Amino acid sequence: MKTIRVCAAILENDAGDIWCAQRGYGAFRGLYEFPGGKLEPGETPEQALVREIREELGCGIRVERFFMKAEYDYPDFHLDMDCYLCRFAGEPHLLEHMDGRFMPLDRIMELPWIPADVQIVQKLLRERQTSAD
Ligand SMILES: Nc1nc2c([nH]c(=O)n2[C@H]2C[C@H](O)[C@@H](COP(=O)(O)OP(=O)(O)OP(=O)(O)O)O2)c(=O)[nH]1
Repeated sequence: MKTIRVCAAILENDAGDIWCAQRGYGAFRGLYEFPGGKLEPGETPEQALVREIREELGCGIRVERFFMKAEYDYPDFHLDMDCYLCRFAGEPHLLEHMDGRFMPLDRIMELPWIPADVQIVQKLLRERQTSAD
């Protein structure tokens, strides 16, 4: 099965809320995701992220740190997605998504996420719980 390399930005604000983006097209239309996309040849995940967020949200980002690799077997491909904690540098605009907003972390599980992203939301929740203990 072919592997698709993707990068994704977990965008946090000062309150610790998380940017949730609803896909506007394709097989996962209507489901929530972390903004990002496929790596182009020769790109690092960080470079791809900056390019993708500029295309999708029309603004810059600061990539703060690597968070996790999410892997998932879809029927037609294997997903290999590097996820980074990031901050917006500028105002996001919904150029491709149907919806996009900051939500408190403890409420984002209520949204319908792309299947591969559930593990990311769960790890965010676990880490936030650990740092609160
Ligand atoms: N961007 C993004 N893609 C995700 C996430 N979770 C997940 O399974 N995917 C999958 C959906 C897509 O099959 C693939 C990324 O494709 P994409 O459509 O966002 O990438 P792209 O903009 O480079 O692609 P394209 O539409 O130009 O072909 O990864 C996620 O949180 N963010």
